Amino acid sequence: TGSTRPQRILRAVQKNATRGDPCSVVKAIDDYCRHKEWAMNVGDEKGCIVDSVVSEVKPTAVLELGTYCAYSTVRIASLLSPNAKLITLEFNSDYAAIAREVIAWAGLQDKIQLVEGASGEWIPRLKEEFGIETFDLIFLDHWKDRYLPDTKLLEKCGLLRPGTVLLADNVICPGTPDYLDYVRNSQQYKSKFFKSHLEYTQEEDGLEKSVFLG
Ligand SMILES: O=C(NC/C=C/[C@H]1O[C@@H](Sc2ccncc2)[C@H](O)[C@@H]1O)c1cc([N+](=O)[O-])cc(O)c1O
Ligand SMILES: [Mg+2]
Repeated sequence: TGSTRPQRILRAVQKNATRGDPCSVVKAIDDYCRHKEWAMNVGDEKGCIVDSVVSEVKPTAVLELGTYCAYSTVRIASLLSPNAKLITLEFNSDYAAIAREVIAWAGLQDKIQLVEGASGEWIPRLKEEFGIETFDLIFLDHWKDRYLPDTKLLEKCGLLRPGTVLLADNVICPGTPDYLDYVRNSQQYKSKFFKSHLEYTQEEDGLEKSVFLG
């Protein structure tokens, strides 16, 4: 029984990144996934767009849907202000275990709350369990057919406020057509597409930034 891809990514972080240095963790994952084996991290090109949105929004409450190996979790959390918090939901316990190790290596445990479970089950519990009022920024990068139902669930649970930014990965590849149609045609959102490429490839992809108008 060999290692899994997430285990190999964690090993690359432990080998090449400096403990407590989030940027070196991000770089170690990008180097490994570009040169050794592809993995579904948002990656460096789209990651720069994520960085610019985080810097513009200056969020104090962030929700990430889909942790995987915590690449975007660490990238986003490294840009947050001292009192800001990021909650990340992960369904797969093997991925969650690796993600916790990557987050620890980056020294960001105090900013990040990793919740093991499905978004559909946990979104209705976030206010009560974590004292969340509304989120300032939501990063969607989990199962592509969950983007739309989870967005509607976030609305229903009162977790969005006028100005909340939803940033969605992979709106071109693999694609999230129903979500894109919704945020681009709903009067409740102001949506903007950021053209980019699928991580570590030349394939077309992009991020959709949608501001909830209330
Ligand atoms: O499929 C993709 N992402 C799905 C990601 C899913 C992640 O989120 C949870 S699912 C979940 C469910 C419910 N709640 C929380 C997490 C999975 O356990 C995984 O950690 C993907 C695929 C490609 N690609 O090129 O094929 C590129 C990408 O950037 C991608 O993000
Ligand atoms: Mg993705």
